[in-house]
Amino acid sequence: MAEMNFGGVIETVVTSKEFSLEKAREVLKHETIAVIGYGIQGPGQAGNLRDNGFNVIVGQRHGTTYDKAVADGWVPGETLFSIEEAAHRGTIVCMLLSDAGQIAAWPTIKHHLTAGKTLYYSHGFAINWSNRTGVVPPADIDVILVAPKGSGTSLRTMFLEGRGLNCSYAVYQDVSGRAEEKTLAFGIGIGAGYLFKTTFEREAVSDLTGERGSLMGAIEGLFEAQYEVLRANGHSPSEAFNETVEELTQSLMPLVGAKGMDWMYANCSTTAQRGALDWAPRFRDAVKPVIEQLYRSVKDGHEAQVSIDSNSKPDYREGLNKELEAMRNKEMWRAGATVRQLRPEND
Ligand SMILES: NC(=O)c1ccc[n+]([C@@H]2O[C@H](COP(=O)([O-])OP(=O)(O)OC[C@H]3O[C@@H](n4cnc5c(N)ncnc54)[C@H](O)[C@@H]3O)[C@@H](O)[C@H]2O)c1
Ligand SMILES: CC(C)(O)[C@@H](O)C(=O)O
Ligand SMILES: [Mg+2]
Ligand SMILES: [Mg+2]
Repeated sequence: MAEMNFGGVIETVVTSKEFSLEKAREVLKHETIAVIGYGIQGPGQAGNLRDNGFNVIVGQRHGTTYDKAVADGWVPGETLFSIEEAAHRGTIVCMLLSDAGQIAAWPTIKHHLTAGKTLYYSHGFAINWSNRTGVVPPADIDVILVAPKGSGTSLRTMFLEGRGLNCSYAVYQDVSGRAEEKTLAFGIGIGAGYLFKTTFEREAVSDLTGERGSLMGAIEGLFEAQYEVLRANGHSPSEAFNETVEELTQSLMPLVGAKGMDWMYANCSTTAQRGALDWAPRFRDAVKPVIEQLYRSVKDGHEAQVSIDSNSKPDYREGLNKELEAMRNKEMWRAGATVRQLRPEND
């Protein structure tokens, strides 16, 4: 574990320097890791663990994602099973079904969580909102969490590029006395860049806030607002898209990612710097009440309930796909598709 200074606050983090892959393999050498669910996180985590030399099996219901698992080299009857069979065979049972799917599958899974096994999550959702999910783990198993801070797709691609995605980790129940060691070994195994400590509650609340806020919901809302104002004032779609999205993703955000916001500002004109420095606090003050409202809605369980209700419907996938299609068909994102085509590297 390394003590690091995060903007003046000392936190403990773990990297492969403190916890090597060899040590992780040693810690988990007698375990059968059953990855239940092969949607977004499932392929990322199962693939990275397999490539890192762990003993992994996958449990997935039949359908397109089962077929994807076969295409990815998981062998039916050897390393690919039904959800129930994988939960039975696994000693570490990884709940990587959708959060609503975990509720539906819980009655099946819980019978296979016999004494000494480990229940693993990548989200605090099921446990933190157990009054809504009905998930209460048996008292004689370890319950642990490693939550990648990004898409499972990025977890896999970054691993293949020799990079690592940051993850938080937490222990909810430590029966074996080895729960933390197993958690860290798992995190290194799935290719974490570094691991920072949290609790199931803090992970659940921060994660739902982040994705509804600046990571996804707020950013789309901001893009739409600016694009609409530019278009309403006679700017062309290409101009509005470039000034709203393309320049941000292609030119400016990579600078923020590399060396921080002041570095990006410093690489723009003094005109841009002056205006952005003046307007940033106005945006902060306008948006903060919405973020506070969002945080309350997450913390009191309302957001979790909305997700459970909507994603438990039998046709939830069709509904979500329709909403994504509507987003794709907005003028702004259709303009974006043309802009992407015009990137010389896409020739
Ligand atoms: N998507 C991400 O990149 C990401 C990132 C960090 C954490 N997480 C967490 O990881 C977990 C898995 O998320 P995901 O996005 O990979 O899941 P997902 O939405 O892609 O679903 C995974 C699989 O669950 C199956 N499923 C859904 N409902 C089911 C049901 N009722 N019965 C049986 N199977 C069912 C689907 O077939 C799908 O293949 C969640 O706890 C999520 O919050 C996800
Ligand atoms: C990738 C995200 C947004 O960080 C994750 O939290 C999710 O739910 O998919
Ligand atoms: Mg999330
Ligand atoms: Mg997240």
